[in-house]
Amino acid sequence: MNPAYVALESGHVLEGRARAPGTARGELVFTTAYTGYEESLTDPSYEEQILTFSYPLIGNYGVREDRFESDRIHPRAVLARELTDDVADWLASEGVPAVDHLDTRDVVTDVREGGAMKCGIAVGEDITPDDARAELEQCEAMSDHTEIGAQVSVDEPVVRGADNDGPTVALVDCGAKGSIVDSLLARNATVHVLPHDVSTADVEAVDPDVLFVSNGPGDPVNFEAAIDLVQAFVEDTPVAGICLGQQIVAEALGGVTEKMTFGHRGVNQPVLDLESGRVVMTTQNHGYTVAEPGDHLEVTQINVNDDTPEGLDGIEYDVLTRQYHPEANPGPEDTLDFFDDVLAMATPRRSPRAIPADD
Ligand SMILES: NC(=O)CC[C@H](N)C(=O)O
Repeated sequence: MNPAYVALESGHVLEGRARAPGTARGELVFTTAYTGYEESLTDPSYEEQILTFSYPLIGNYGVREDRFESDRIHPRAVLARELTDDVADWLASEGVPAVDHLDTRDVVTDVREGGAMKCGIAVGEDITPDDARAELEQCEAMSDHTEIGAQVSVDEPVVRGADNDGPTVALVDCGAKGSIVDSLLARNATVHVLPHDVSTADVEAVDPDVLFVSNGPGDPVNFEAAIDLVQAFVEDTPVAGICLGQQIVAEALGGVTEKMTFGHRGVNQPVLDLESGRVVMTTQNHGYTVAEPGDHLEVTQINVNDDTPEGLDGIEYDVLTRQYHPEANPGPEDTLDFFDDVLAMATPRRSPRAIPADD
């Protein structure tokens, strides 16, 4: 059996079982999700990260392409207590190193105490702990990945559901999960999937009923073109966003985002809707959060565990965003109606003011 080492920024070096060979570096994060490993591994939001599964057995129902959220695996490497052969073979086939037989409780404790941290990993014949340390030394901070949008976005516009007769959505693809597109198509929308740095003129040519900013990896402030786009359209066009999309919309409208200690990643994050008092269970995968919504956005939903903003509404503009993943996949489907609410913005929400009768 080949050796496998994981070097953490905390100074710890762990030894585990080699499950897929290679070397890698990235930001170490963990998810508590107990299902949905195919969806998580193909979620572009995990680009440049090393994903630890805290649930102890990953891969027990195989690997099926129809559950993928994109066309490749995005985390740079995977850590687990136990990976089945199905998952290990899939990771190996895509060149993504993997280590299991780790005490993932130690890994999670390190990340909870030290925050999402840099990590190096080395798996293969003749490797030593120093190979993992060498990877760690070369690891960049997440905010330094300024071109991360280009790594995950479409290069050219793609039109989906061209024959649908519902609203036209311009989806700014900052690393969109397939289920976001599917959720819009299922509601009869035509979706123009556009590059993360699409120009204002190219969006104007689409003449969208809704501008929708997707989820995606990295630091929202590195998505300058998408921030500019929201500013250019928000006065005349309804704007929606999911996860990174919420953060980009906030940055565009005078809000501020910040990095969390270790973020929220899992499928049972409780969210309180402040108006209805209702709590829903949500799927989450983020390391940044909106710290200040600014003067144009109102916080309408919060995380029950730490009060961070989970939903924003425009005060004077038609804006609706979520920090969690209403499209589920994986996780609970309690919040799919977000997509109905977004598309409802395509038709004027406010009924015209009643004209007083002449007397
Ligand atoms: N799922 C996402 O869109 C993640 C958003 C952002 N990259 C974060 O970590 O906060």
